[in-house]
Amino acid sequence: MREINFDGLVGPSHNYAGLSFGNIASASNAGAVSSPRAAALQGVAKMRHMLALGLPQGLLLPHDRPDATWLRQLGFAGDDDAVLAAAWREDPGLLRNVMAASAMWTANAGTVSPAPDTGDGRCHISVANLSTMLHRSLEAPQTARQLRLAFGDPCHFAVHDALPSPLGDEGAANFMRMAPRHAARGIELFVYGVRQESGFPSRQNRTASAAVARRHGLDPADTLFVQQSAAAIAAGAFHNDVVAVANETVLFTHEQAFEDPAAVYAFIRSRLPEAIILEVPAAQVSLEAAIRSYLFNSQLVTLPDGAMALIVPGECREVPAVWAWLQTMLAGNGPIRSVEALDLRESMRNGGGPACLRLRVAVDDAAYAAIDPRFLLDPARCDLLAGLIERYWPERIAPDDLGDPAMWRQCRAARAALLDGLGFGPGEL
Ligand SMILES: NCCC[C@H](NC(=O)CCC(=O)O)C(=O)O
Repeated sequence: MREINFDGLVGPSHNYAGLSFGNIASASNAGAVSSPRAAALQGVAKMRHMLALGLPQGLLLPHDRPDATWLRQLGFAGDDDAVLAAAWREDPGLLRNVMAASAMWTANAGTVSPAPDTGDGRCHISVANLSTMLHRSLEAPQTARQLRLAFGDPCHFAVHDALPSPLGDEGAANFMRMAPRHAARGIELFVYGVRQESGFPSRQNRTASAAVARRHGLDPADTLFVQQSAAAIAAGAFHNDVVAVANETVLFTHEQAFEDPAAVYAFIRSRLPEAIILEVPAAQVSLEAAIRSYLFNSQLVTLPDGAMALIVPGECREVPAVWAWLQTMLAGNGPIRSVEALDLRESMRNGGGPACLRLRVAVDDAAYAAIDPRFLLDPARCDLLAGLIERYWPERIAPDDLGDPAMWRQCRAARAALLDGLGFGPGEL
């Protein structure tokens, strides 16, 4: 078994529109000028880095932006440019929503239960409806098409449609799997939020989490539904993966991630006695520092030699308490033997760190061979990607550019060139 990280490529329309209430980075960078080309190249550099660490790497593709088709449901008529121009004139916020490149954060594409855990022994993927935020709610149909193309072999994969929209589901960002190793049967933790009277929205609905577990045929004895702490949501942890991450036997979490941590740890230890729970005390790293640095929105991976590495955003260097804690952790004799800091500043300024940018899919060799290879990367394909980005991605997008027909055309042309360059025929995605 190997765990593949499917990173979402930053799309040509990447911009800072301040669309995610409750996501502090999104709000604080609203209206800034974005650098789509640099952002996408930062993402390719991350994928190259993971390949260089000996880890398999996959890719999910930017969605069709601007999404004029979605606007037509709102009564806008005419050809794409007419629809978009009318929306920009009548309600520019709508255009900002249909220009969002938020599909890059593929931790929200869906929830993946690897084959050892599921009732029928196949890898089950439930597409997330992302219904809480309008701009994200656009994503499910195109995400479903991509996942059904990539994981189309019904002998190894089952891809489930998104749940009905009132049941908010944000996918793998609110999910953690622990097991002796990827290939062994594991336990699956689904983290949900309870609506807060005041303050930020809780984006994961418990009923949705339970529905995903039911559809995947998980054993209830190996499944736990965990309430995210109100304090974490209030501090701006709009997904669990901002305050916790798990890999095989290790849970790396902030002390205040869960409403009832003792119950979570007791469940984990009862089902996985060899579990190692690395809890970071608030006294050493406050929730605010954790969210400013995205310490826990890291990739916690098992390298080919069996040691674990923590892939953190460069921002962790800029928060002294966080960087100090990481040095202390490395000096100890824990399971995490190395920390790698990557520059993902463009994505981070919209609240997406290393973990947001990837969907984890653990597969055995037969299932791996069944994946559509166009969604898998090697260094040569990274070179191809980088060449297309440098040639077609906009250098910068300022707020007013979102209403510019030339920008709409450039975004469409860039995505068309990408799909063609990667071997996708017209209409496949
Ligand atoms: N897993 C990380 C997701 C970050 C994402 N940010 C955004 O959509 C910001 C988009 C903007 O504000 O332009 C979100 O909040 O869902």
